[in-house]
Amino acid sequence: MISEQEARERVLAAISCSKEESLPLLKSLGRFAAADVLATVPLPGFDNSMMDGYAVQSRALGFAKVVGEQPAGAQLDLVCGEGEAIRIFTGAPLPAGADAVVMQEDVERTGDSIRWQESLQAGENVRHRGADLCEGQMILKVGDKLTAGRIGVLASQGFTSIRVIKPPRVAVLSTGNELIAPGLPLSAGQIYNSNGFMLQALLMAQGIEDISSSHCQDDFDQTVQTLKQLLATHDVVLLSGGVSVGDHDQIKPALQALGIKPDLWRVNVKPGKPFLFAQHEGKLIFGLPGNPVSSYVTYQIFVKPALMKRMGARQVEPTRLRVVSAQSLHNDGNRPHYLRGILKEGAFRVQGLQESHALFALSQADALLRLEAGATVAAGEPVEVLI
Ligand SMILES: Nc1nc2c(c(=O)[nH]1)N[C@H]1C(S)=C(S)[C@@H](COP(=O)(O)OP(=O)(O)OC[C@H]3O[C@@H](n4cnc5c(N)ncnc54)[C@H](O)[C@@H]3O)O[C@H]1N2
Ligand code: MOO
Repeated sequence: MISEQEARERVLAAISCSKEESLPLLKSLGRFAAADVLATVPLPGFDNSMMDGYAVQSRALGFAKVVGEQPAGAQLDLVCGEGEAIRIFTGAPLPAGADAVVMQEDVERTGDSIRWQESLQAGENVRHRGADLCEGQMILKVGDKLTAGRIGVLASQGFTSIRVIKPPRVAVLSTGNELIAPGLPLSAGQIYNSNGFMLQALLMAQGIEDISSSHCQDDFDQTVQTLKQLLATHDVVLLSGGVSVGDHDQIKPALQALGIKPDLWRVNVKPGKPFLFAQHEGKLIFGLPGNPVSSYVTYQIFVKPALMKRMGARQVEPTRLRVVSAQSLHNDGNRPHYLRGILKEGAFRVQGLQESHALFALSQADALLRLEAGATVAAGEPVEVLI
């Protein structure tokens, strides 16, 4: 059995980026940038007022005569001379000659005259051209995620579209005679196909849109045919179940029949030992163990980083947080164990049944704690968790 680290490195080494495409800005949310983007417009674009009030010279002695009005949206080319003030509004261009704005609440106005008490600093209530962003500055790097803030910055530069990496088409294939689709009546011995839904949801949460879902029985010919067809029409096939050693586990024999030799099978991690990874003509195949928690954890630790790399992300590893353990923990097994738990006020506490079929307990958890084989953690000890 290979280590989790080696498995992840071998999977990641096999992954290359998908193709690029150009998308309208809003369609790019959650995608990853395919090219660096430089600012073409400074932010702010011109010196302007931070407040509704009066543009004045900061050296004025607390009074001035209002000689004009500068609203936002047009450059009126007004000039503020000594002893003069220009009525101004938030976002309006600062008139030439003025170097400060006194806000209207601090002003007493009588006719065209204004008075204020406090002395002013040069630059007070003024937003300067380029203070936030200069022309030519990098606003987006290859591999950056398109977040709402970054989409806002791109729009501020006048862009309407952006080059991003196209996510792969992914097939989810659930295998098992015991599985039926939610919505149908359950017979004795059957279970609903929960992994099919859970894996699709994980893919969707990762920003993958083109997903198909199918099911096949533990039947060799059906598994071979389904795999062949899915590999012809998708970039990635995500299998759940049938990767272990049982007589009805058809994945390995079916791959072999298609001439596909797994790059790796069986990893020293709990849950998820029978995890399998294979490649075929540029297509990726992930065989996730059927136990729901094993499917979930192997998705998080192997599939997600691989798909992040494929989708062009610079940061592919999951976010890790330093917290403390709320309780003493011990792993008496011989594999590193990903415990499922809840993070509350900076402390991790194990949540519910820690067995690989325990889907409800998993559904209540929001963090994973990796405990090495044989390791003990005392209550209050620092630990690292995956969110
Ligand atoms: N003799 C051995 N038996 C098992 C071993 C082993 O090393 N030697 N490994 C165990 C481990 S660890 C795991 S994990 C499981 C993985 O088995 P498979 O990937 O072959 O999965 P199945 O046998 O098909 O199913 C396991 C379990 O999960 C349920 N399941 C399957 N698909 C779904 C689904 N889509 N939705 C919900 N639940 C699903 C299935 O009914 C089984 O209960 O093997 C151990 N056995
Ligand atoms: O690896 Mo299995 O996932 O221990 O149950």
